[in-house]
Amino acid sequence: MRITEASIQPLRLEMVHPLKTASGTYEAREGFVVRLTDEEGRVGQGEAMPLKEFGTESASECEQALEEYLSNLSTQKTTPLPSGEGRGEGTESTGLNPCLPPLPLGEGWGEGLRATPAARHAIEQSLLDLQAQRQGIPLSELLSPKAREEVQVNALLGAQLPELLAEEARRAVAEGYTTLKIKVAGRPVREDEARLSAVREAVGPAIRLRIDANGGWKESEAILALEALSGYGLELCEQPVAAEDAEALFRLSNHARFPLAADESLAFPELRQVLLDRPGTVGILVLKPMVLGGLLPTLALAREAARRGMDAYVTSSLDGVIARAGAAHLAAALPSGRYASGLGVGHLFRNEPDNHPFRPERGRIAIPRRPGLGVS
Ligand SMILES: O=C(O)CCC(=O)c1ccccc1C(=O)O
Ligand SMILES: [Mg+2]
Repeated sequence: MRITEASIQPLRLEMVHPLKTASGTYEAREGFVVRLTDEEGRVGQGEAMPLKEFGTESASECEQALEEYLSNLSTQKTTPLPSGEGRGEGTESTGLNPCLPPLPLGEGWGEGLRATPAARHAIEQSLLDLQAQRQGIPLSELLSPKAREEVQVNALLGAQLPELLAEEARRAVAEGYTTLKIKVAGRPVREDEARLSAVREAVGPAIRLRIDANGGWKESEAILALEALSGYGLELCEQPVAAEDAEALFRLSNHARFPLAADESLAFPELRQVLLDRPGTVGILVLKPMVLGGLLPTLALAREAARRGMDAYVTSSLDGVIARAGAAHLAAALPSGRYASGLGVGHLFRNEPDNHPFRPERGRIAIPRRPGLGVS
């Protein structure tokens, strides 16, 4: 594959309402769209939407890394595969669909972009989009021959007050969502209890409710909160305590009466290994491809987790359509589809394009059967 043209376009996503989490309030997101054109005129797209508080580079560091990488593209050894290559080498190292010709992303690709995961995500995604188009298959199938054709998606509820939150939950369920996610912590536990109680009351027992504390509890608070909230039939809690405190996460898992999931902790490579080495404690990983440096490293982590008996699901990091599209293809290719993906965030953005194929319908995204990413 030869790249004949490359562009970087800034992308700013304004939130309709500021989204409050225990780790901060989001009002707008700033990132970039990368477009690569191959010698036959196909265009591959990738998005970088850095989230510094989750361990990625800043927007300016990201832009610099993208510019540097793309300006060197003609001399890189990253995309030189001529079309019509034989099968075999190259696929094993990336763990991709073994029936396919090797990717232009051989072993060691992207090492130079390790410190800038969002930039790495964008470039890798645009190359994967091109490669899947060249092979005439959806990106999900490039990632796994066993990819599912649709993914379940959770609704992310943003309201603070119990009555408003219950109303939002009712609306999401009426739209067809069966998994709802609620941000907790950063307020007295009894307030979160009132919020969850109102939601459970509103939606009934069959809807899955997951909570996300974004590391906002101290261990002692988390013990009390998880106990107080255990009567509401919760599916799981993301990141109850600070990202760095893997030991507290282990101790809490032994206490908690419902599963805990690690999210922010996965931004630390050494903690990823610690969590993988002690499966059965935190049984679920929340995978953000933007934070983990791309779709391929994220898939590799999910496969490693599955080998150790852990489950995993994909979420966006409040990304634009292109990154969410990539994440949806990835979610379809994960070893397990048991947990809904966190990709239902489009309605939170003011400038969300309408009518793109990755808008969830009745709580699910049907992966487009078109070659590549499927975003025009
Ligand atoms: O999971 C979702 O529904 C949306 C993703 C989400 O909640 C999120 C978005 C940006 C930053 C952090 C998080 C998070 O899961 O903690
Ligand atoms: Mg989370």
